[in-house]
Amino acid sequence: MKNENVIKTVNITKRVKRKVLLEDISLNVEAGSICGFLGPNGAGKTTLMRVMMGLVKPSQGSVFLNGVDVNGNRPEALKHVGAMIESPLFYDYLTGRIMLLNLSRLHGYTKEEREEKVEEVLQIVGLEKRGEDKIHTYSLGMKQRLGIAQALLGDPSLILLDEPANGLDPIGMRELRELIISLNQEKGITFFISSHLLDELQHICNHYILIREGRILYQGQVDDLMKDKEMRLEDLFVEMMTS
Ligand SMILES: Nc1ncnc2c1ncn2[C@@H]1O[C@H](COP(=O)(O)OP(=O)(O)OP(=O)(O)O)[C@@H](O)[C@H]1O
Repeated sequence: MKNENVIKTVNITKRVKRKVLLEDISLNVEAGSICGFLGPNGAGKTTLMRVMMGLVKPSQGSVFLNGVDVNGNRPEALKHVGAMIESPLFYDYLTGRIMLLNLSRLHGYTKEEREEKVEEVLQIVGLEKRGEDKIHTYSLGMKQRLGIAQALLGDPSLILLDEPANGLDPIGMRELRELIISLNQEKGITFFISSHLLDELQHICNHYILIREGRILYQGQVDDLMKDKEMRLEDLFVEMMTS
C-alpha cells in the first residue's frame, strides 16, 4: 500500500447560522485503503462528504484530494474522484446506458471513447445485460451499482460513497461488497464509504473513522481499534458512540 494521503482534511468546521455541523475535522485517508466512515444518523457524514466534493464550502479549514485543494482548484482536485452522495438522482425514464452516455460527456471523451467507456463500466458493475432497460425497472441494488458505474466513468483513483447500502437486501449488500473489494484490489481504487450501520462495512474496511455530533471520535486501522481480539468491533462501536 502506498503511503500518500488521497484525502486530507485540515481543521474543517462547518457552521450554519449558529449550528455547528462539523467541528475541527482533520483526517487522512491513505491511497489503497477502504475507509469506513461511521456514525449515527445526523452525525455530519453527508455534510463532510459534500464539503470534500466542494459542493458545500466549509466555514473554516481545507480539503485536499490527491494533494489538490478542493476550494483552490476544484476541477483539478476532482479529476480522479468519483462519488455517489446521497441517493443518486436518476432519470428513471432513461435506459442505464443512455444515462451513462450523457454523463460521460462531462469527462471530455470522444463519441467512440464514450461508448467504449460506458460498455466497460456496465460490465464492471454487472449491468451489461440490463443497459438497454429503463432505470425504473431496476432493483435498488441495481440502481446503487448504476451509481457506482457513473462514479467509474472518469477512471477515478478515489471513490466516495455515501450510505451505498441503504435499503439493500442481503444479496444486494453482498454484491456491493464484492464490487468494492474487486475495484480496490484490481484497480487500486481507494474507497471512502459512509454508513450508520457497522455490519455493512465490518468485513471490507481496513481503516475506520468514527464521527459523532460533528466531531471525530476515532480514526485508525482496524487492528489498532481492536485492543482485545475477542472484542467485537460492534461492541466497541456501540461503546464509543454511547460513552
Ligand atoms: N443546510 C443545513 N442547515 C441546517 N442544518 C443542517 C443542514 N444540513 C445538515 N444539517 C443538519 O446537520 C446534521 C448533520 O447532517 P448530515 O446529513 O450531515 O448527517 P449524516 O451523518 O449524514 O446523517 P444520516 O446518516 O442521517 O444521513 C443534522 O442534524 C442535519 O439536520
